[in-house]
This record gives sequence, structure tokens and C-alpha cells, in this order.
Amino acid sequence: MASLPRRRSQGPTKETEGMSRPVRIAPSLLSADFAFLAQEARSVTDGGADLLHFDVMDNHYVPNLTVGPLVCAALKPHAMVPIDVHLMVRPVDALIESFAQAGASLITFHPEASDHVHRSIQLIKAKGCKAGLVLNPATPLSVLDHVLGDLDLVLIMSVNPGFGGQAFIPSALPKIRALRALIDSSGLPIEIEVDGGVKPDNAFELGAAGADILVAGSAVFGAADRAGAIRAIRERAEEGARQRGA
Ligand SMILES: O=C(CO)[C@H](O)[C@H](O)COP(=O)(O)O
Repeated sequence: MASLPRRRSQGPTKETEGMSRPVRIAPSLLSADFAFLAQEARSVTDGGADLLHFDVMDNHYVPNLTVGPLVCAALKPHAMVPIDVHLMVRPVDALIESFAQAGASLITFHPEASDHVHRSIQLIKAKGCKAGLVLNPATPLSVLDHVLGDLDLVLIMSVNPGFGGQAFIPSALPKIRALRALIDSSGLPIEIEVDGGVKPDNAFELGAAGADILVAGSAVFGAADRAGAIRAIRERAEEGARQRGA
């Protein structure tokens, strides 16, 4: 498993003062041309992507149907960066081992889709992957109350899950700020990922709110210059992070 670079949740040190807080970009393959998945993945990793975001939808937990572990395993040899698997399936546990074997580095799931959230998190970690919990727009931060310390990452959905190309839901911003404050006060090295409607236009606000990883589907795969779109999202997000003092 490729390990994800980690950063302690802490303010600027003497060494990092004045430096940009890194924001990683994870293009969502949901917006790629699935007939040419390896080439599509290559186009964004050559363009500077830090992760490949792999959306798994079951037409049950969410109203769409995408791909499973076979496709993830087929993609793995062509993925030059870690694969970030977002499970939008219910139940989740049965698929965790398959995706770990298929080459996922990070697996995220929705608390509403697991009968035993703590057990699902431990299962992901036992299979050697980083574990993340996904919060839908209407899911409160309080679901993190007793599991925050077990997580590597929290994914804030800024659209309702199921489709690419939706409009960003603005209430995600105060939620990201509140989560940033919670994580910073805990001192834990937990990252914040944001998914849905991410574009160069809102990347500054997302970086300023405290996002560490931005998922972008249509804004990257729909751009004539994919490398330019990745660069623009990252640069604006890092400007935002600097403004916040991160
Ligand atoms: O998880 C998702 C939808 O459930 C997608 O990753 C997300 O919507 C990305 O697409 P876009 O950037 O076009 O909004």
C-alpha cells in the first residue's frame, strides 16, 4: 500500500512560517471517460494530481451505479498516486477487504451505511488502509464524537452524494471551519477532505476554511487544460490557507 503523506495538526513553526500549507488535489474519476480510464488517470497524475478519487456507488445507498473492486484493481498499475476510495454503498463492511486488496490506500464510508461505525473503521485499518468517515450535507459533526481519534480523515460532502457536476452547497463552509477548529483543538493529525462542486472559484474559501484535500471531478476532467485546472485549484486553496494563517 502506498502510504499517504501525513502532517501533524499544528500551527506554523519557525521552519514553516511564511510557507504555504500544502493542499492536495484528488480528481474524481466519476467525471472521467470510463472507456479510457487508465489514460484519463494518467492525464491527471501527469497534471499534478496527488490522489485519484474513486467513487463507488451502489444504486441503493445513492441513486447511481458505478464501479467495484475489479475496476480498482485494473486501474491500480496505472495509478501513479494513491487511490482514494469513497464507498457510497450499504452495507460497507463486505467491500472493505476487496478494495484493500484492489489497491486502495484510503477508504472512506458513510456512517449511515454502517451498522457498526467503529468496527468498519477498524476493519479498514486492519487491512492496511487509511480510514475516513464521510459526512453528507445534513449529517452533523456530532457523528464524530466517539470515533474522531480513530480516523485518519474526515470527508465533508458539499453536494448530496450520487452525481458529479452538482452545485456546491454553501453550508459546507461553516461546517469545514467548525471541523478544522475541532481537529486543531484535538491536536490529532486528521485531514479534512472536501468533495462536491469544487472549482477554482471556491478553492480560496475552502483553503481558508481549513480543507487539506480537495476532490474535483467536472472542474478537472471538463477542463481543456487539466493540469491548469489542478494548479488553479491548488494555488487558490493554498492562498486561502495562508490567509487563515495555516
Ligand atoms: O462523490 C461525488 C459525488 O457523489 C463526486 O466525487 C463529486 O461530486 C465530484 O464531482 P464534481 O467535482 O463534479 O462535483
